[in-house]
Amino acid sequence: MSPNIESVPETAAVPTDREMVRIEHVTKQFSLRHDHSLKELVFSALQRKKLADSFLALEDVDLTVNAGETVGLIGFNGSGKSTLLKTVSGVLYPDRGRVLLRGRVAGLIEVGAGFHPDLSGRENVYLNGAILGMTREQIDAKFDEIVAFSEIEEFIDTDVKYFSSGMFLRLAFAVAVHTEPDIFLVDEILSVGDEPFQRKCLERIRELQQAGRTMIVVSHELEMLEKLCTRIVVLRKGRAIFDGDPTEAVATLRAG
Ligand SMILES: Nc1ncnc2c1ncn2[C@@H]1O[C@H](COP(=O)(O)OP(=O)(O)OP(=O)(O)O)[C@@H](O)[C@H]1O
Repeated sequence: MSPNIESVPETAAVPTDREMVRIEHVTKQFSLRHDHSLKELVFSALQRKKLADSFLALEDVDLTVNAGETVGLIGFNGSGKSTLLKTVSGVLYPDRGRVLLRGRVAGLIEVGAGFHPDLSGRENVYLNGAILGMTREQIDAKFDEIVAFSEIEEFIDTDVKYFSSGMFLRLAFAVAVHTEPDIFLVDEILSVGDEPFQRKCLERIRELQQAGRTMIVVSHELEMLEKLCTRIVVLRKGRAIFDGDPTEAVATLRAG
């Protein structure tokens, strides 16, 4: 069950007319590497059909996110949500089109990305903070706050390879929210943490929202997103098929 949250505030702290993210005609294709069975090869040869060796994960996606907006990305499994978020974060480059950003992007794209298993929680806070653009002094100043937010004080000097997935998420989320990015990207924060931590993450997201931060959030928790977001984009098979009112977006997805 998803924790209850209030609906998005009527007025955001920052006017929403300044573009922070512009995704222009983004297309992303992946190569498929598979070992075809002899049967598949024989059939494809007999039918003179070539077996697919690439997959279009995103197709001509156009999307703008303004300052102070919280934009949700929803869609069924494999519709391209994480791929789109990764093109915004710079983890993936589009094959066609481009992504323009104003300011620094950070967030939780893949839990644990940028964490090293053989380093302790403490060392990983410094490593991850540096990857997200913080100086050592900035991390020093925020360190206690980050650890307190994560609530894993006892384990902070343990190697993260011994962390449970929830502990990993806690520390990763704590570092990410304390880097104060201009554009905050969040992919499925609610899938790993327990309910009290989910509630805490949502509270933090609402604080960032009220401070006028810009966010893109991916989740399958449709009711939570409907309340949290100012706008929702629906992806279907790599295409943006709806962009607008959250309630209508959820209805569009549910209608199939
Ligand atoms: N590195 C990769 N190599 C090959 N295919 C990939 C790669 N990353 C993603 N894909 C494929 O691209 C498609 C879109 O994946 P993506 O993770 O963006 O979907 P999603 O909407 O986030 O799905 P989910 O709801 O399951 O998390 C999927 O079919 C996936 O298998």
